[in-house]
Amino acid sequence: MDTSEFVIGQRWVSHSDTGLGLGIVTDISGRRVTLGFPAADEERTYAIDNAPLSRIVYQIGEEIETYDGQRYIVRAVDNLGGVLMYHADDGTDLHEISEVKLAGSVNFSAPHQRLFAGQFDRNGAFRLRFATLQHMNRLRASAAQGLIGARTQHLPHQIYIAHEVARRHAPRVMLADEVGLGKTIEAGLILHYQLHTGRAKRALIVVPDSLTHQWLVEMLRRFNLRFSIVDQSRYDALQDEQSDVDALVSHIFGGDDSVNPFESDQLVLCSLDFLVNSDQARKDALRSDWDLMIVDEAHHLAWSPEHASAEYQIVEELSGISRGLLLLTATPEQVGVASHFARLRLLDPARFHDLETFREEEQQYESINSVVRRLQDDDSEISADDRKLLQAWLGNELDQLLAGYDPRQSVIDALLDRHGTGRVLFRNTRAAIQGFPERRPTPVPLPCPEMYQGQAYGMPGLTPERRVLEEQWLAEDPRVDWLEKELASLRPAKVVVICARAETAMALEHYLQLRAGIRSAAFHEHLSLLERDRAAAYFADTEQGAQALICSEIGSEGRNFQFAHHLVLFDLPANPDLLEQRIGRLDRIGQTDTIDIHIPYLQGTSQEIQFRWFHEGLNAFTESCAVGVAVQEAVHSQWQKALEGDAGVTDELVVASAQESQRLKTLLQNGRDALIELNSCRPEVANELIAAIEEEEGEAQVRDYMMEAFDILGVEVEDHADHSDILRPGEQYQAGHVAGLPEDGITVTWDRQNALEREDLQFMSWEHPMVTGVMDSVTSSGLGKAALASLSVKALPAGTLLMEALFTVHCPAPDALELTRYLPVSPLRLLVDVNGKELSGALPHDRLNDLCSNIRRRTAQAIVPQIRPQVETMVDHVERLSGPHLAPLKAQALDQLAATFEPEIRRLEALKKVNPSIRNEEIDYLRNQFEAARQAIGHASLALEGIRVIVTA
Ligand SMILES: Nc1ncnc2c1ncn2[C@@H]1O[C@H](COP(=O)(O)OP(=O)(O)OP(=O)(O)O)[C@@H](O)[C@H]1O
Repeated sequence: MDTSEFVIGQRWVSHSDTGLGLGIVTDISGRRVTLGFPAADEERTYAIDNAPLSRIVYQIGEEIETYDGQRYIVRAVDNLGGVLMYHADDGTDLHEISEVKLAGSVNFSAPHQRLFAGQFDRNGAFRLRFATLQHMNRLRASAAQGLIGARTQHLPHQIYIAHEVARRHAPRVMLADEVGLGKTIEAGLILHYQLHTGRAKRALIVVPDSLTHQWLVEMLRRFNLRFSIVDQSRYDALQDEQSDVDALVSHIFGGDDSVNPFESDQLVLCSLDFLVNSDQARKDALRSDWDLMIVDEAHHLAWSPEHASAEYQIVEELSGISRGLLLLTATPEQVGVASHFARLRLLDPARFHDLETFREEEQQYESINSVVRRLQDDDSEISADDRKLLQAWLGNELDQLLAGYDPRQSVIDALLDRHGTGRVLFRNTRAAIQGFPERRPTPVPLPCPEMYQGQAYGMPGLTPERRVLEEQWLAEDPRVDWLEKELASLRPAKVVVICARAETAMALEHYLQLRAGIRSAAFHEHLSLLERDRAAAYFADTEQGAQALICSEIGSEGRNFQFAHHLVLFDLPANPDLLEQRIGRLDRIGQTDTIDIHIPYLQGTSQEIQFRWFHEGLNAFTESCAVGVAVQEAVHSQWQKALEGDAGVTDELVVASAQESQRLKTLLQNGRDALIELNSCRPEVANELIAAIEEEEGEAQVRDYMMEAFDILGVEVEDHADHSDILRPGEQYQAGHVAGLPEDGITVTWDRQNALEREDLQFMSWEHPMVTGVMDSVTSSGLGKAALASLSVKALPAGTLLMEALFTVHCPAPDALELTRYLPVSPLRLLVDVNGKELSGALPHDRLNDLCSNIRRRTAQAIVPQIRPQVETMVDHVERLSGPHLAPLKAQALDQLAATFEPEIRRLEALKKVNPSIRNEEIDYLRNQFEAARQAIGHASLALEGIRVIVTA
């Protein structure tokens, strides 16, 4: 570098430290030059011979900014004794702007500007950039997107639901799989997908008290989602933090400046009980913004036309401000059909608007199902009779559907949605999934002790110990003695004991522990969350843990105890769905053994009658019985009489219940259940999805990509064992690009099976936060945006220049339009020479990578100014050549947009005919969104994302 090149007042950038911004030469003395960097408020002195500096010369047409923030476009440039004078316009007038006046910050976003400013990288960084764009594009287009990252087994029914629901804009559905089939996992998959694709940012999970910790842990270990719990202790801590002065200020000046704990994190977990009991929490939750709310055990939300429970009301209010809503319950009709309807209405008020209509619709499910079956099974013309029926149900819409893409499936979907069980209800059953272990009930009839005479029948007879002194029933109730002996004989097998009341559970546990010396733990609603988790952990411990866990009904709901195979029902609940919830603690995914259900009951009491009714009337111990509540409603008075001890009625009750159960099952199988099943899992689609996920997971691919990234970003990798590595920050570690890497490193696995077996290993998939973080950071930073390389091939004379250019689609639009769903990240690749000859086919990227080598930095710095005119010519060539590629991409995006919006608009128009509460504004809103998205796509352009300039040697 020649001393004469430097003149005071010139602007240069440091390519070894780009963060300094645009420097200004302030002193030249001897072989040293000093620059001031106003943006960083620093001064640096360099040896002129090897200063890592590049001269900044803006070209005609480029934008410049002065120190006072004014922007201009360069129209001409004069060199006045080495210092540049820009002739630039501000849109109206031409101004003379000396480079001395330019702003101190500089951001070279265009790749060639970076190259000219000396901000270029080595080959590897360009390769990484291209690979990142390619992977992002492939993953976004993949059916597996959003479903790859979970540490779960691929179960078809879950994957199908997750994929079906998560793709929806602001999904609102009820996940009603039978107990233990993985609704939490389905909800987690949906949430993960929505967060991963940017469709949701803020989520609230509302659960019963007892499940808070379980959800916290499941979200973290399975989905890498870190929730924060908002509870009373969080409020107390906040209050302690708030200084007395703050309190005084808000007291004097009024206003609500208090911190809202629901807003201090994006992912919040809260118990329903807390929201119901704390006014402040309720207000704060409602003051926040939610993209997705998940409510577990949603059967607690009771509603009737006369009365809405507090739980229902709060969820109703929250559901009004949350865009998406997932309601989870295995027993949707547990507190009646009206409540079930009201919950469906929360999800989809356009479809479910009137309880009576809802009940009437149920009558036609059977005929809808038979038409659907014929549409599915028979490829021939739709018969005249069926067409008539379809016309009656779908009106004018039928012709539109039949004229569209995949007409039969569209008609089926429309039918299910408009007149069937709706597209908001998903339910998988054990029968449909299969492969679950057997349930083996063992009745244990015991004599009724004297002390219970007088309260042996009716509801009191189900829990007669309630009215007797604890000391006495513990001593005289034969179920206690039997339990003690049974536990001893089953030892060391783990046993879950469930009874209706917390008091019974506490007394039993105390007795077993202290008097019988059986290692046990109690689990009920009066324990704090911490105590409950401790009890569950003590029970789960295989070496030193408890043999028996004595649970109350409410306390154990939703918990996972599938590692145990013995269940003791110390008493029986009145409601068949509660029985199913109890058995569901063990009968869950992950259960490997036959489940032994021990049922001690007192003879000659309502317990015996309830046992017979469940067993012989409903067969509810051996199989999951979805019709139990409906049968109970049908035989209610008979059931009550029997329970009251009317001996003559019991046999009749059992027979009538078995018949009604059979009748309802057949009816539902042909009608409602069949329709729900159609909506809930299409095995062929699920299997295709799983195949796509497994292909995408190809372990080597994500590992290969990350190894290349780690190499460039300074992360050290140590081979650990099969499929796992230890990652540590190395000497060149670039923390800005790799988030979440602790100083002492982490151990990771790239294999799902390994991740399922070893929870201590991080599961590195394409959707792990470290992987997505690296990808985002590479594309949003300048890394690899410009590179210089040398190439040696015989076919090309030395000194030939080539440019490899990458373009992506650029489409500025509000996030709410979610345009990334329709537009690819492309990377369009072009390779040109100075004459504009396109060579990308002749020299593919991989081939070029093999042939290219790095140029030493000093040499590269010297080459760049010399080849600048040719590089600019090649930029013109690639921009011209990229032009024609845009139109087909836009056309494809517009087609996809129409395929999304048009059916939605048509659906609302069809529903409006039967539901007067749908407002025109709702339909107009969709139309406006559609139009805004169309316009934005119309303005999309191709942006130059990266260049590699290749000099042949
Ligand atoms: N795909 C899966 N891979 C691994 N484990 C799973 C998977 N799906 C479910 N499980 C496990 O099976 C058990 C039951 O799942 P989950 O708690 O989600 O069921 P649920 O339907 O919500 O149950 P409930 O009706 O009791 O609320 C849990 O221990 C869960 O971790």
